[in-house]
Amino acid sequence: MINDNTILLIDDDLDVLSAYRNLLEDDYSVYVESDPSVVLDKISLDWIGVIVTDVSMPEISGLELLVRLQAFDKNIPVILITGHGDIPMAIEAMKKGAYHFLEKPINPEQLLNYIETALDERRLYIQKKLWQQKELTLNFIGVSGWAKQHRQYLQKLSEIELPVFIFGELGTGKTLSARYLHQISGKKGTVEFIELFDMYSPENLQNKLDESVFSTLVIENIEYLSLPAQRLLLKLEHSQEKRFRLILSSHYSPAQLLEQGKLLPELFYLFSLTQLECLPLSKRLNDIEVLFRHFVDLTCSRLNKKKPAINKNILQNLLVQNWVGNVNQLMHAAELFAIGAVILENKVYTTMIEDNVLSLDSLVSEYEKKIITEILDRFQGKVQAAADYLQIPRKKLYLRMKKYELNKKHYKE
Ligand SMILES: Nc1ncnc2c1ncn2[C@@H]1O[C@H](COP(=O)(O)OP(=O)(O)OP(=O)(O)O)[C@@H](O)[C@H]1O
Repeated sequence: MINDNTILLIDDDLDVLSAYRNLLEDDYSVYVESDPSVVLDKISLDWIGVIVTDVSMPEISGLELLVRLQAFDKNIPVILITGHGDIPMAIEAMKKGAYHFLEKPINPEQLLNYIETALDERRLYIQKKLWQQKELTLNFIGVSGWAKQHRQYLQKLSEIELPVFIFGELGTGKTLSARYLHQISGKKGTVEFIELFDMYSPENLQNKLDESVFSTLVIENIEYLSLPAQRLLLKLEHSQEKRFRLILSSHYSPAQLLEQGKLLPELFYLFSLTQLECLPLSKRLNDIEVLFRHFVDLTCSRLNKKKPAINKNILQNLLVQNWVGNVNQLMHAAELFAIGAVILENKVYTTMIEDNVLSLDSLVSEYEKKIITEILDRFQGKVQAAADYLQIPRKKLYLRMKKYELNKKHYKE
């Protein structure tokens, strides 16, 4: 692999290579290569450098090399040296993503200028990329294949302005994803969240847009955005004056919402290539342990407490739980564990809360009851709406309400 801050020169003519080297080596570290076929083996995705290549080479032309480099990393700066007067070739090179081209005989000063700006831009790009990776790995915890891929998607999407649709079950990280997509994009301005629980009219939306200034707008539970309000959103999205990036989120996928008539077909197509699914913990068991440890650590450092040991039995117990509230629920279990309320004893978590001995199952049930109570309260006792929100059949919700002795009448206004 070639070191960072290096200019990689490619030409099949050794005399030309040596002339370029003489020109550049006072200011830069220079690496010369006469065989274009080995170039990809010499650089990594985080390489900070510039490639200067001749176009006319016998085996692989500079243009072909450019195409291969672009497929590897679209951002690598490639400066092409074309024959004198070969304007069509130069135009084609720029279309294919060349950083710049120079005609022979080259103007040394111009080459040095191009190299300097290309190297600066590449350095900034890699620095930003590494910062994004660090931010995401530290804050969007997960070791599963999904988590890794999700972080990569977020990073890629942060480079462009396209609207994004994030969907997934309760507590799977939709809000966190939207927040980080905004944060790592490095955009000036704030992120505005609109969480919907009831039908939202175009007037409500217009008022909200008029009163706030933001660079990212996140609308959560898009199914409550009325179709006329969705039309307004679409109009804004296509308008020249659009000033924010739009992120929509829902417990339902865009395809489900389209089928239920809750999403305009035009919006569905708008998001067809930028949909991110947040998987429930049951589909990424690998993430449970790291998330649990993370939340225990956070709670202990917040409370300045000694970290309790997390042994194998505890971890096994975590894996067999039904995490209805996903990461949110896991976070609560970790917090309880961190404050010592939950102690493991032969595969059973016990707690001294109010002098009762509670198993982990009881804690999970408590949490489930808490979620259902909150949602019933939010929807004023409307069981169908609450069941839709929780994505469970109405009958199942009734059974749970019976189990926890919850009466819908108590939640009506
Ligand atoms: N991968 C993760 N790493 C660290 N924290 C996470 C992760 N996923 C979720 N969380 C945390 O779990 C909690 C729930 O996540 P979040 O609010 O993003 O979920 P959601 O899908 O938007 O939930 P809801 O459907 O209820 O709106 C938040 O406190 C969030 O910071």
